[in-house]
Amino acid sequence: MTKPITFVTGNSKKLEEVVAILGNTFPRQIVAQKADLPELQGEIEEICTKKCQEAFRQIKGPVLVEDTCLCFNALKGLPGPYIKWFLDKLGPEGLYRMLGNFENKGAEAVCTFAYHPGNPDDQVLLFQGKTEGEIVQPRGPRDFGWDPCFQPLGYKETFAEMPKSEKNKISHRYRALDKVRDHFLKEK
Ligand SMILES: O=c1[nH]c(=O)c2ncn([C@@H]3O[C@H](COP(=O)(O)OP(=O)(O)OP(=O)(O)O)[C@@H](O)[C@H]3O)c2[nH]1
Ligand SMILES: [Mg+2]
Repeated sequence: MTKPITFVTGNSKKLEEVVAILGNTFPRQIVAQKADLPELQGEIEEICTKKCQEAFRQIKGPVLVEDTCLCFNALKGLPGPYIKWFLDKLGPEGLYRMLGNFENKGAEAVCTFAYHPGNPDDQVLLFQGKTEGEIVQPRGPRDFGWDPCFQPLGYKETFAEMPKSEKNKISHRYRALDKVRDHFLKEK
């Protein structure tokens, strides 16, 4: 029988969205495991691959991990994978203020899933989704990260102001999961 896939994350909001987005459209069983995996510095693909290999070392079976970046155009992609630490220290207001001296408030939310099929010789597969937007003065509920200061292109609401169902139709995470889903549907 096909083994379930363990989604390893320390972030319950991510897990909530993954469950909401995949609904019952996913051909494999996914179980969640809470763990704060180490993230080495580097480019996003490298960070995700290492994070996934570490998850495989711990779980010893098929694993899925995810890493989310928020990239400011004016800062040539930074904070990128380091957004968690910028957000922790500065909050959404501080992220907005960081761009105070720049006219270009453009940003990209990038979500990368990494999957290890669970055998020692297997390679890690990556699936990436991006949503373009703008960094704005924070508006909306504060229950998830930088959502209050990210306004997707073509919308008048920030991610935080939108109903969850709306965010989950256009988000970086939705677009990445669409590719993950496609991969597993083809595998069936
Ligand atoms: O407003 C948001 N909307 C989102 O859609 C979203 N996705 C992630 N994040 C935040 O961005 C950082 C990524 O860091 P990150 O990928 O390492 O996540 P994490 O450490 O929380 O969990 P994990 O690495 O255990 O899976 C963390 O601060 C997350 O809270 C988001 N904030
Ligand atoms: Mg993390």
